[in-house]
Amino acid sequence: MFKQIASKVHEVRPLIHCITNYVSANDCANVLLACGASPIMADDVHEVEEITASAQALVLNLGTPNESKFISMLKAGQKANNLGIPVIFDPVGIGASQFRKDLAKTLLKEVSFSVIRGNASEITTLATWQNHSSCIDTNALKRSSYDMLIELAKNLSEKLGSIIVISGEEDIISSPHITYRVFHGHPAMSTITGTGCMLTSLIGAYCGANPTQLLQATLAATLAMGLSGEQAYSKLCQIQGGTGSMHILLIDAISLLDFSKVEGGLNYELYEKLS
Ligand SMILES: Nc1ncnc2c1ncn2[C@@H]1O[C@H](COP(=O)(O)OP(=O)(O)OP(=O)(O)O)[C@@H](O)[C@H]1O
Ligand SMILES: Cc1ncsc1CCO
Ligand SMILES: [Mg+2]
Repeated sequence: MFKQIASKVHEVRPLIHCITNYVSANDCANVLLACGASPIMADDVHEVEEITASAQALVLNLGTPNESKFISMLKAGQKANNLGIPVIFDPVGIGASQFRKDLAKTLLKEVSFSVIRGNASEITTLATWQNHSSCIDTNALKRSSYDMLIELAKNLSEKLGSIIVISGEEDIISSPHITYRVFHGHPAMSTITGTGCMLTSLIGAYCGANPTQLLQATLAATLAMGLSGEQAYSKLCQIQGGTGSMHILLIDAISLLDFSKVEGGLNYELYEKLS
């Protein structure tokens, strides 16, 4: 199934419209090319609706926000919603400033997102804006922190009607009723900037090419990123490289990934609550 979802990206070559940050924009464009998609970065208000209308997915990334980029995000997001194009949101650093919080709150109100991907701190910040009692299960607080994050992702997904991805050492992918845990990736992935943004773009590509299977596409993209991180790190060790090489090897691995040739199999599971 994951092989099929990944192959579909190469077949469809979906155009992915990214309104994103200037730190990792180039990496995201290269990741999109590497997985078989076609990137277009565009954020001027005069063209975003037209570009979104011709795209198969829209990725909104809050990494380096400003007022005019925000207006563009709103317009593009609403256009995508009207046309039924999946919209993926990366709330980069929303805990860092009141400005980012205000932008994210407005986006969540005005745009409906197919997928929201962030690290644990970003998604926890989003969750605290929702109704506390229904978002954070007090029993979950007594269990491990990952169990707690899973409950939080599930509840947030139900509230917002979006698939929630929490990335990190373990990745959590949750719809309101189905939650997966992915155990791939490597700590070396966080020694380079923008791996989260790259994962969000990859999710955009997989969803754009597989719009009727958004949860499976999001799971496949998360697995693809984790596996690529592992493969990049194993090559990095062979060449005794540093973080610059890790950066390049990660993009190489995404372009070379073949789900049918994954040694050792896929390490993920459907989460089932024990209590
Ligand atoms: N300790 C780790 N072990 C395994 N994989 C990891 C680890 N840390 C990050 N990853 C992987 O790195 C990718 C990015 O996740 P991360 O949570 O670091 O994003 P982020 O914080 O948004 O990054 P950035 O802000 O740099 O874009 C994911 O594929 C995740 O699985
Ligand atoms: C370092 C950085 N600053 C704003 S966006 C970004 C890339 C990681 O999200
Ligand atoms: Mg991030």
